[in-house]
Amino acid sequence: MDIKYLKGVGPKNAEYLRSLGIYTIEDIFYYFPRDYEDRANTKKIRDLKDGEIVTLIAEVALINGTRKTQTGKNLTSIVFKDDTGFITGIWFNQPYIKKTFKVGEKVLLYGKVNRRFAELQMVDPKYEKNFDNNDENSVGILPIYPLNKYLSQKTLRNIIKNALINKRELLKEILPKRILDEFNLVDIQTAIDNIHFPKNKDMLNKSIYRLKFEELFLIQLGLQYYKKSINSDLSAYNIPLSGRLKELKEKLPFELTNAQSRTIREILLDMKKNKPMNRLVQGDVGSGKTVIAAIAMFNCAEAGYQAAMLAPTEILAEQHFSSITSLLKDFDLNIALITGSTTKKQKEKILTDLANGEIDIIIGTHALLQENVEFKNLALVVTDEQHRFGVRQRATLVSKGHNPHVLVMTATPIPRTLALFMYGDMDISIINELPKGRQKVDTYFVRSTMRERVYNFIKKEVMEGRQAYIVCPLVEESEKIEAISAEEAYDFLVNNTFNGNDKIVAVLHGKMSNEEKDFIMQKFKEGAIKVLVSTTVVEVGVNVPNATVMVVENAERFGLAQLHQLRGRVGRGSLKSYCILISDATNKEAIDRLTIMTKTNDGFVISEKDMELRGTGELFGMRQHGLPDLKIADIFKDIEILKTTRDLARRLIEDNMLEKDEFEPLRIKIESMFKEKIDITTFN
Ligand SMILES: Nc1ncnc2c1ncn2[C@@H]1O[C@H](COP(=O)(O)OP(=O)(O)OP(=O)(O)O)[C@@H](O)[C@H]1O
Repeated sequence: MDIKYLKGVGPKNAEYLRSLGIYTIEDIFYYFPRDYEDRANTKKIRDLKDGEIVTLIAEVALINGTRKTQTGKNLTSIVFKDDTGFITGIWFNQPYIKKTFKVGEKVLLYGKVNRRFAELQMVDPKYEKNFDNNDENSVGILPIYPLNKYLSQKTLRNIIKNALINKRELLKEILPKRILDEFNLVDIQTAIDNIHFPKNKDMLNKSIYRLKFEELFLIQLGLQYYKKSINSDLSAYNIPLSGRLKELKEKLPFELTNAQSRTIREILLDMKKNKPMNRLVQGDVGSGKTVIAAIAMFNCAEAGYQAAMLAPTEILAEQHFSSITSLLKDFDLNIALITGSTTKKQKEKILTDLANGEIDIIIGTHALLQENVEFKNLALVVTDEQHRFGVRQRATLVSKGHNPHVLVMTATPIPRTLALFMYGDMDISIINELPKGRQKVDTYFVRSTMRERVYNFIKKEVMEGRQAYIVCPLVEESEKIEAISAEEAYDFLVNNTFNGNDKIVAVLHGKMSNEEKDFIMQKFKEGAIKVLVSTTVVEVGVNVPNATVMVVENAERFGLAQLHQLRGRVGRGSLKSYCILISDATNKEAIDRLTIMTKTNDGFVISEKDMELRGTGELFGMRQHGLPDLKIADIFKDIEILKTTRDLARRLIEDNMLEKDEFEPLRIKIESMFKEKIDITTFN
């Protein structure tokens, strides 16, 4: 029901409420306080103790003027009294305060008490004027709402109170009684009453618990409900273990790590079932995910089915194609590559061969998603670096097969809590082990005055046969003074560091044609180019184990996850490697971020920190995944509730409980929450 139908909300307030994202009366119930002030125990001035936080009801006794302190601040003081004593309110640099009070008026003060010599003071107390002893809003545990400048706390409190009294019937319980009982949850009306105007701390806590529970539960239930409606009677390709897996393992150029073997085992077992696999493989940078994709695709092809792998960039598609071809070279499989650069003629042949089943494995970019790409029997879809793909794109590829198995690989480590949350019942494998012989990448954070020394260090490594990356942010013309562009870095290297030798240094940037980029990348891989100066084109997945130095210019412009990805381009073999972050940043957040990089090489730790700094929503685009924002729960702090609700959701879905009458309100709620079903379905 539109907020304007609430008694006492005129057109102006309705507009202000809309500016806070409150459109309906239901919204207002769910507009939760960001904090509370405990004013439950008002005290007399005589009983105040130094350091305690209290609520007082007092009268304005004396309005002193404003004076300058020794440190140059404006200090305004006002004396308040009750029938037991006096206390002075002090405000810094708010001279207008003295005009807000009138001698003799009653106010409510809330703040921390200081005893200075014989005088009691409160610095910058919160206050409420026109105070009436009977005003329930003002005594007790008071809600503090997130507000903008249009509405006062008091007005909003009154509006909410009003809604709770006059429109309570709009608050309907959606959780069935048996769930309330089983988990000891308070009913919805009690919860909403107490989240806004808590009777006491205990009721507040119970209400918070109930609302967090509801929030996380609805999301988990929604995810699983839709997954089931898609997956329930899907029969998938039942792919047996190939008799040649052992031979393949023996022919690999390295021994698999335990984590790789475990992940492969999990994948092969999934593909043997007649339910489509739905697995996320998370491996830190350089942990060796490509070989896992290769083995899964091999097993699929050996059974006579087709497998496809989707890569986010052309450079990566080519790299995967060449690594996978080389890993599987002793087996008679037809492996193809399709990208934007594939010629028309080649493409025609590929399309025909795919459609009639000649091609066993195809690796490609977005070109794979085009409508005219058809498969004979696509049974496995692998996508690399999922965050680069819109969920819809992945769905497009999946739809080219008949319930194919899906394997999603990501190098962006997602903390387990978030994975639990975002992927509902997706199975997760974690490669938490790097191949043997890898050394920690030494990471330094330096100022730009060190640039020349850093470049000389690159020269030293190049002399020893190694290679280096220098990554520069993309800079606009107008930002030139602050940031060094790739071209400038290139000029400096060629002219100063390498005394005019322009053969071994190259620039790579997004504006170049694909051929140019490929040509340079190829030369770098072969080792002819020693130093690659680039914009972030190298960010994801590039594998050149001979590279030992990664320099990031204006490093403050990159997010933590991105810096970790960039650093992951070195230290990919057994050679000692270095990452040098150059930045003149002065703001604390940027310095914190760069310092974290110097302290840890662990992608999981880094992504947790990243989330602390930036918040989960922004990092993983919750909305992009079709997930609603969280209003009250916190996926880190509320991990226990998350697990409980996830298990409950699973159980209810498995037992088809949502079909029952008592669950109908819940089902309707979920259906309205997850209107865009496609975003959920693509996780299958
Ligand atoms: N078990 C292993 N032992 C030794 N080397 C390995 C092993 N597995 C993979 N490698 C090598 O490690 C390097 C990194 O592997 P790969 O390119 O698959 O990493 P990745 O997980 O895709 O990393 P990123 O996400 O950073 O691209 C490659 O050169 C690969 O040949």
